[in-house]
Amino acid sequence: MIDFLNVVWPLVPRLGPISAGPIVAPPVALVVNRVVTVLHLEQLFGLNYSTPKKKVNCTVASAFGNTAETSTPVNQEDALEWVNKDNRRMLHVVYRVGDLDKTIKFYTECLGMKLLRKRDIPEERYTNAFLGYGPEDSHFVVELTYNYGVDKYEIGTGFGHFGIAVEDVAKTVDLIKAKGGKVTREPGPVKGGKSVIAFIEDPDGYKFELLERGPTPEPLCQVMLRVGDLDHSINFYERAFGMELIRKRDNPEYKYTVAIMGYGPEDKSAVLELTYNYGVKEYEKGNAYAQIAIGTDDVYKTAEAIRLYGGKITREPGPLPGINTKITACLDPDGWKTIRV
Ligand SMILES: C[C@@H](O)C(=O)SC[C@H](NC(=O)CC[C@H](N)C(=O)O)C(=O)NCC(=O)O
Repeated sequence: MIDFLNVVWPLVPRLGPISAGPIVAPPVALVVNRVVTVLHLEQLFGLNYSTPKKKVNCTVASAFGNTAETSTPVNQEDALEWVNKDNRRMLHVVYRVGDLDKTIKFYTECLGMKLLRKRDIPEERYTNAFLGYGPEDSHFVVELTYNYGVDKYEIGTGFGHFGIAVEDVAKTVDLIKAKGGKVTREPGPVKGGKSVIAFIEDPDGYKFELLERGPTPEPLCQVMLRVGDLDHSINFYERAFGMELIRKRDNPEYKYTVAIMGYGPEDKSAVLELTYNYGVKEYEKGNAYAQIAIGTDDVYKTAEAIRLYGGKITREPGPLPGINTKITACLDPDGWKTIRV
């Protein structure tokens, strides 16, 4: 079974690591967390890679609820080697919605997704719905969280959009309009480029970019997040997460640079699109978007690698009560959260 890491975010200490239950820490907590994380990263990235081997004690789960202490040699070289051979994949992206049925209707009717499963956790007062274009064991999917009684969230300025690859953007937009969907950017070539795109908004205001591409096994193809220091983020996702920098594109005319990062080619697997807008160092995170979950073979080694490369672990690795999986959670340099499962 694959374990996972939610690249989650910091501010929501009460959140369950996979789902995104009740919210919200005050904005000041976010700022403090982010500053601490960035400082920590800078110190660690400054380390010489030939630092002497260090023994790190890891708690390894032999079975759920049954843990054993082992000692694993870990230094940055070992960690990088481990990260690069780990079996990683973007599993799902988690965010909160105010009306689950309305969102499910929109995603199935307008975006052509399938409802894969629903799970209600009444003792925690939330329900999850998983939707996507194929089964969860082979596709990147969305995990919606509905918190009982909460019908509105702030998306903030840091979250960008989800990308959906379609063969004909104009036709898709017509269909979405016919179903009453909101189109915020009409189909046409991207500013400063040739790819045909359009933007639509779901019932909670999450933006979806439609990207015109040939047939693909993974139509849910991007999560775009804005970052304050692109090279720093690229380093982090390469080293701590074992992602590859697939491409980097500067668009000086429109004053932004994007880095596409992931575990496989962007026409076949979902990627993280990191956007740096010239001169913008910080964004509001709101309380709507939660985290990306990434699959790993070993949450304990993964957590150590993240620590070695300056990531902040917000949930120590271990079994998740009630759900047959182990997780760890961490923050990236901008305070975006990830979970390893
Ligand atoms: C094809 C692929 O590279 C894109 O679609 S990029 C889309 C483009 N992104 C940005 O402009 C990012 C910077 C922006 N300031 C932000 O923070 O979102 C985009 O959204 N273009 C809009 C358009 O109308 O072409």
